[in-house]
Formats: sequence, structure tokens, C-alpha cells
Amino acid sequence: MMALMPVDEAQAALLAGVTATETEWVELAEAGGRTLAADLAALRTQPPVDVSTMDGYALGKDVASDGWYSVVGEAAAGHAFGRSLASGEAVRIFTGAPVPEGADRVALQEDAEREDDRVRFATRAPSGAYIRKRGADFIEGETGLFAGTRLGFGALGLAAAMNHARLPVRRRPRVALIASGDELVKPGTNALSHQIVASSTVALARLVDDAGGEAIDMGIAPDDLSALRDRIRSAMTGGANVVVVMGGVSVGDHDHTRPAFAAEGMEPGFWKIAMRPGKPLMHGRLGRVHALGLPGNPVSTLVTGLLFLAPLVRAMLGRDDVLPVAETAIVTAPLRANDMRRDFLRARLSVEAGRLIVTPVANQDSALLSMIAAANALIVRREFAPAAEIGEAVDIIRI
Ligand SMILES: Nc1nc2c(c(=O)[nH]1)N[C@H]1C(S)=C(S)[C@@H](COP(=O)(O)OP(=O)(O)OC[C@H]3O[C@@H](n4cnc5c(N)ncnc54)[C@H](O)[C@@H]3O)O[C@H]1N2
Ligand code: MOO
Repeated sequence: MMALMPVDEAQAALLAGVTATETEWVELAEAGGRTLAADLAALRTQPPVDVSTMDGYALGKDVASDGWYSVVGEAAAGHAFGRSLASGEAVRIFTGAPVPEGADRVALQEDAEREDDRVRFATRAPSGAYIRKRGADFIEGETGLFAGTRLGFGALGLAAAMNHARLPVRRRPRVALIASGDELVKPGTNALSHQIVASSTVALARLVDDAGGEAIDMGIAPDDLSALRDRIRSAMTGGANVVVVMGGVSVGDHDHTRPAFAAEGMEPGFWKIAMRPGKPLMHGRLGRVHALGLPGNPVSTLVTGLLFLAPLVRAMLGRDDVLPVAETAIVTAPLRANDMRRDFLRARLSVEAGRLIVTPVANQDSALLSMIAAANALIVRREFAPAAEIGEAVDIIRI
């Protein structure tokens, strides 16, 4: 029997030599969830001048002998006080307003005793009080965001503040999804008893989308070599970066995925991985295009999608976080010792008294979508892991 390749080795082989997609420019408002293709420098300094962090009074260094300052004007956000402060003068100032020249501190309005146009304070604010210095956030020319960053709300806010209206992002990798099997019909059709609803396309498309790719539904190919070859070819013509065939990767007489890719000139990568579910997973290259055969059992399709396809998409985006992040949680059921296949148990993760608790779902059959729908994590059981007792910490991946 052909030896099974360890998961880590297969992931490394898959991700080695991935080329990032091209750069495209998008409007800031369209850039959410995309991945930066280049480092982004600040186009201005923020704050551009020293500003007040509170509502109060801007004061100079010198205190008048009687403690009273004369209030000579006002500074509000967007409205600077026009001149330098002289000794003994105060300017009424509001949050975000430029601190006038000659002022070195801001005193809170809560601490002020105001009488007409003069003001005094019981205690003296220290030098620099309530002043946010020019450039405290970023300085013009400084790199604020790095290539490979997924643009979440914080990064988008920073990009806007740095005065970028458009951002360079990686084009979404195009992932063609081909379902294969004579038994498959589209969701919502009048399926006969020997037919199965093709559920993996929509599920995998969601996973691809979430990873930052663009899923292309290539429909259902029958269990026929030339039909599958046609489908692979049209995916290539359509500009796919990854061609995925779901099902038909095992060793049965009707499993045409590998032969079809091979007939299209695939340079073989790996086939058969030491993992459960997902053993028959296959990868190869059609020139620069990645060929992936994902095992047909729906849970196997999604687990291999999560561990291989999604990381491949993220790698093509040049993302700085490619592989799923492992965390630990306390297991609530005993787990038996593992064999040489890394096991990914579908499980339910929750928080109890501030700790992560994880429970495997009732049935680990890789055909049961009800079980993966009920799960929100995978428990990762490493190769030859010893039995685990209730209360032990185990590795998990959120899904
Ligand atoms: N003799 C052996 N038989 C099998 C092995 C093996 O090593 N030796 N591996 C088993 C494992 S593990 C898996 S997983 C399956 C996967 O095989 P295939 O990739 O060839 O999948 P199919 O036979 O095409 O389909 C399996 C199952 O999944 C259903 N399916 C397929 N595509 C979809 C879809 N898009 N949506 C919903 N359901 C789908 C299909 O109807 C079958 O019931 O092979 C084992 N056999
Ligand atoms: O991948 Mo099969 O993945 O064990 O059902």
C-alpha cells in the first residue's frame, strides 16, 4: 500500500512555490476583507499639529500672580485660535482643537472657576497635560500597513486616516468548483431516491469566499472521463487559478478525478494523506494552475477545504496568516489513542467560567452534514496521540 503523506508535509508541499495574484486598485469603501498587495505609507502626519484631548482651557507656562488668566478667545476642532498666547492668557479649547502657539498644557473645564472673561484653577495642570502631540498616531512617510494584511475595520480606518482613497489589493484567486458524480442533482430539484443533492459546492464556495477567493460554480460533471476533462478545460479557459473537483478521488471504478487531471497534463503532487477524514485528497499542477481533488464525502470535502484549499487561497493573496490557527480547549469526553492518521474530530466549542470547553459531536461519520453543521470547531488529534482523559487540554481549530 502506498504510504500516506503526513498533513504538515502535504500542506508545506501545497504552499511551496505559490505565486501571488496580481495587484488591482480598489476604492477604500470596496476594500474591506481584501488583502493589501503592498506596504502602505502615511500620506500625512496625524495629528497634523498638537491638539487638545479634552474640553477646557489652553494655558501658557507662566501663571499670573493672582492665579487668574484672561480668556482671549476660542479654539475648536477645525478652528484654530489665530495667534500665539501671551503670558497670563488662556484660550477656551475643545477636544481635537489645535493647541495655540505659546500654550503648553490644557486644564479641564471641570476644574475651572470662570468669571466673565477670566478663569482660574485650584490646581495647576502639569506641562503637556491633555495635549496629543503632532504625529502621535503616525508620521508622513511612515509605513502604517504592511502587504499581506487582511483589511479589517481597524486597517481600513487607518488607511483612510493616512489619506488613501484607493488601495492596492491582491486580485481574488479564482477557484473553479466542479462537483462530480452521476448521482448528484442541484439543490431544490425533484431528486429521485437514487439521487443525492450536491451540497458541497455552496458550502465550499462559502469557505473560498471567506478565505478571500472568488468561487466559480462549474456545475455537476457526470462520472465520465471525457465529461470531467471538458469541465476541467473550461475552468482553465475561464481563468481559474485553482480547479477543484469534489469527489471521484478514491480508488473505485467510477473515480475519474485523477485520471482526468492527468489526461489534461497535470504534474502530480500528492495523493493520499495521513488524515481522517480526507485521506484521498489529491493535489497537482496544470502549469501555474493548482489542481485539487477533494474527497467526496461532504464532511471530508469541507475539512480538506478548510485545511488545504482555504490556506492555498490565502497564500495566493500573500496573506500573513495562511494556516488555520490552533488553540487549546478542555475536552469533556474521553478520547481514544490515535493511529497514524491525524484526526480532525467535529466538535462543539463553548465557554464555561471563562475557559474554552470542547465536546466531540455524537457521530464522526464523514458523510453526515448534520454533524458538521452542529460543529463549530475541530479537535485535532495528532498522529499517535495517546488517549486523553476528560479535563485534558486538546488542540482545536475553530470552523
Ligand atoms: N476501497 C476504498 N474505498 C474508499 C476509500 C479507500 O481508501 N479505499 N476511501 C474512502 C474515503 S476516506 C472517502 S472520503 C471516499 C471519497 O471518495 P471519492 O472522493 O471518490 O468520493 P465519491 O465516491 O465520489 O463520493 C463519496 C460520497 O460523497 C457523496 N458526494 C460526492 N460529491 C458530493 C457533493 N458535491 N455533494 C454532496 N455529496 C457528494 C457521494 O454521493 C458519495 O456518497 O471514498 C471512500 N472509499
Ligand atoms: O475522507 Mo474519508 O475522509 O475518511 O470519509
